[in-house]
Amino acid sequence: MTAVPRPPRLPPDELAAALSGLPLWSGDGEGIRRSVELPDFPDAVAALVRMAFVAEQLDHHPDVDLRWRTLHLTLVTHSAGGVTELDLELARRIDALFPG
Ligand SMILES: C[C@H](O)[C@H](O)[C@H]1CNC2=NC(N)=NC(=O)C2=N1
Repeated sequence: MTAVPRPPRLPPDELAAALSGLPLWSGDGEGIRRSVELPDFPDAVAALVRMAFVAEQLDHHPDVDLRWRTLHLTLVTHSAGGVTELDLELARRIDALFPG
């Protein structure tokens, strides 16, 4: 299998600029974070499944902590050791699914 090239870590100024356009997200070069609260636990599981399809499309996957009806998401490009453009793209797609 051919490895997919991963983009480099974003410089801090570019990350800060990107985060100002993603008001539901916060974080730093180690990861960007957002919580998504659903009406109940089954809806939260269903939301995670919807995200799973987006993640597979991008071949980029969120770190997820599911607590009752809230998904706590952290996006980081593990292979790059920090936040990259891929995390921003996944964040935008998650926001399109769950505008908050
Ligand atoms: C082979 C495959 O492209 C890699 O393992 C991908 C899969 N999804 C991933 N997701 C995230 N968040 N970071 C990665 O480094 C990563 N690597």
